[in-house]
Amino acid sequence: MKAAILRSLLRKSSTVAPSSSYVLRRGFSSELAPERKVAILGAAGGIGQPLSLLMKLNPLVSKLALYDIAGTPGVAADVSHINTRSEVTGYMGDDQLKQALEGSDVVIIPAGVPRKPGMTRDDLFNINAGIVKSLCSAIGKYCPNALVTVISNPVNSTVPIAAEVFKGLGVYDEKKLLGVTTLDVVRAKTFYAGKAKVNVAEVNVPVVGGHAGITILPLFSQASPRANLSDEDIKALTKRTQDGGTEVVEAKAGKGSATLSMA
Ligand SMILES: NC(=O)c1ccc[n+]([C@@H]2O[C@H](COP(=O)([O-])OP(=O)(O)OC[C@H]3O[C@@H](n4cnc5c(N)ncnc54)[C@H](O)[C@@H]3O)[C@@H](O)[C@H]2O)c1
Ligand SMILES: O=C(O)C[C@H](O)C(=O)O
Repeated sequence: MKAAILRSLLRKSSTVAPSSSYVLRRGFSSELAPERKVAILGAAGGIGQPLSLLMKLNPLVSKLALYDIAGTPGVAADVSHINTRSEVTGYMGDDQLKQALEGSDVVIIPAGVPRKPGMTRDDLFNINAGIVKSLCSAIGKYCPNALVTVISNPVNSTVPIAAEVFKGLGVYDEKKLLGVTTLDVVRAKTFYAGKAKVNVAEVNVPVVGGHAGITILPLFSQASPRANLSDEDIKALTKRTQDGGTEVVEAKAGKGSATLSMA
């Protein structure tokens, strides 16, 4: 997940005055920093580890709960040595999930199985739907007001599953449940900048739709700065953005999917 997006989400859920937020953003002081607990479920995985690092570097986080079914003590020990203000705790296994979640303001879910070459994201459904369902049942019970972001694929299905779980528990808030698809925007910007030969730092490309194949819709006609690209160029850029995940899965040759561009 892009750190900037999470920073903005954390800021939105913050109760500090705008002037205090500004002070925080500039990192001049931590005295006015809000108390915010973030829980990462699947923290020891390929995405979970760099994500834990980013959250530890985020000055808006005061407590960081790292949960996984295996490997969290090591990740928590490692991340906890970073000299930022948040207090890091590792939790492992079902019986520690309640503690990991209680008091959380934001829950990020990268728990689940990644693709191997030749698979589609939908092929992950049988395993990951069950994981997301059980984690969301616990979220609905132990931190029903948290903002929940789902990374586990297929995002097009895991988000509706999460919504149904929360509806069943009577805690659904459409403004507090998000599927993480920032990677499509990141890819669209990078590929557009390369083709249009413009500074990537200045590029903006809106992407709408979902997070699988043709449901990913980069709107290159709305991209800025404007470039004189042919219809063929736009088609090729669209296809490369839609197939970006597969490009990484194939390049990693069985060792998982995107974990770094992701962060
Ligand atoms: N939305 C996106 O943009 C995006 C990008 C990349 C990957 N993904 C998806 O994210 C998921 C994770 O990818 P990864 O590369 O980190 O995989 P990974 O296998 O490296 O890590 C997954 C972690 O989840 C943990 N886990 C499994 N079941 C769990 C449970 N019930 N509770 C808590 N933790 C559990 C595993 O122990 C492991 O540490 C995959 O489904 C992948 O397809 C999504
Ligand atoms: O493609 C995948 O399986 C992982 C992720 O959704 C991605 O877009 O890289």
